[in-house]
Amino acid sequence: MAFNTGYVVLSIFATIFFAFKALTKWRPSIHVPNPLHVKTRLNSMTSLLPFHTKTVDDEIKEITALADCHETAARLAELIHKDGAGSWPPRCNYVDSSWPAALRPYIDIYHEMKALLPAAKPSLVDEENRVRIDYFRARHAKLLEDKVDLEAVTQLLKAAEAGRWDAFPRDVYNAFYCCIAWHRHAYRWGTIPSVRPAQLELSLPLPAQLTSPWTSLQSHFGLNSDSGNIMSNIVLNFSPPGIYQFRINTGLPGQIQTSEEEFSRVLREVEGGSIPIYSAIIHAILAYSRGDFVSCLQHTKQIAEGLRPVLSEYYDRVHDKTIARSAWLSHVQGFYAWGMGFQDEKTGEWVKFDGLSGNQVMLFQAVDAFLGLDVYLGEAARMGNVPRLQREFCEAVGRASFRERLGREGIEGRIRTEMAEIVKRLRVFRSAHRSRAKEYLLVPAPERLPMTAGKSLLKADMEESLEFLDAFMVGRLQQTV
Ligand code: HEM
Repeated sequence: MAFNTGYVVLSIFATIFFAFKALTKWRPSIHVPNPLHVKTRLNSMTSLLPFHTKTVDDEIKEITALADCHETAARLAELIHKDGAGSWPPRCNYVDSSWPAALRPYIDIYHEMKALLPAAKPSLVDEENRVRIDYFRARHAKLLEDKVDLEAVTQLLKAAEAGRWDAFPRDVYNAFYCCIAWHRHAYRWGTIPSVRPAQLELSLPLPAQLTSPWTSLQSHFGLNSDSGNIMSNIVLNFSPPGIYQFRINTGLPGQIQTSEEEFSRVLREVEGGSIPIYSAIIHAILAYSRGDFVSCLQHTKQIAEGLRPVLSEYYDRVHDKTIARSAWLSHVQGFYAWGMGFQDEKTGEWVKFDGLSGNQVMLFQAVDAFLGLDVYLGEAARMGNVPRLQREFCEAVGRASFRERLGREGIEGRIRTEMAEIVKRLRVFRSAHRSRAKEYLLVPAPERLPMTAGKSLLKADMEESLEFLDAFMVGRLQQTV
């Protein structure tokens, strides 16, 4: 922990507080009925701000002010400042006129291609689907070749790599990342629903206008997958007032379109609404490290309480009425898969990339780390799909996890109880998710082979595949203790 002005101020507050406590009979109440309505938070630099009036901006200012006090705050502040373009969920700028001219053709081409991608009812004849995919890809490639000045795009990306964010503002950079991710997934599938001939492709050369920017963007975010991820394709796919941008199912019936949009919205709201939880994690860790267990208890309670509204986004929307089961598997999930790779020239091994999965959402990784649980994702999946600054934040939280060191009695015992409450909420989510996921995955999709976006092609039969998928979910449920 760095020693600095912020920390000195905190220490002075702490000393005054404990001196007051020692000189008087007064003890802070730890029977707080609802920590989200605590009027003042003890021992925090902005403790005079009522918690319930805090805006995301207040939270971010507070996290930034704590950056010198603990590496968890430093990592989160860096994540928000850089990848978030100063906010969370990250800011994205979709105003065409503020995009540098060299990038605008990508938006124009999206508008030209978007209606060609989806099919209301996919053909079950492989040859017909092959023709459709080839036509889409040929037209897409031609437009990219004709309209994109790759040299100018490269110069802009180089400016960003050199830190010249005046030439390529971060909020535009984020929007561009999402735009390229859309183009790549559209090109990868050529038609949505994803169909067998595309699923059976092991690798696919993509046009240079989609590979060269992607390499640069992925390197910037510290990722190595050919596929997009939850940030690139979903969380960033909204303009600041929450307007959904790049669509998969343009022109298809309303229910398909709203199912697609609502699915994205759940993931965006879960991640976007998690700042108070991240902030409480940092405060709990800070309080524990300075031995202030009363404050640590309050902040741990806030994590448990904070999970309720955030997870409600999932409970309230991931059901047939909002995200139609008849639409999701074929029209939504297929687009987010990747399931291809390349042969490594050195080792001769086949490297394959899966696509998007809710397992990439940072909230779950951060809370698991706070509880001291093992990391869910394997190394390759993390390096491919979880941006570096998110990995670093969660790793810092994991290093600071103090659950194992807590005593069993007194306030420490009560912190343990609050942690058990967090575990309980995660377990409820995980078992609900297990049964809801099955309902979505069991819908027939005769145009394709069994596949999830997050785990690519599965066993030939969906029942068998479900057993394989269920093993991940049951395993995680059992580890959540
Ligand atoms: C209906 C849509 C969904 C289906 C069918 C589904 C399916 C699955 C499956 C099969 C797994 C286990 C394999 C893997 O790790 O990829 C999984 C994991 C996971 N999913 Fe989903 N998912 C859906 C939506 C979501 C949403 C909206 C969220 C978050 C808000 C989410 C969060 C997670 C998490 C955190 C994991 C990792 C395991 C765990 O922590 O329990 N999923 N999902």
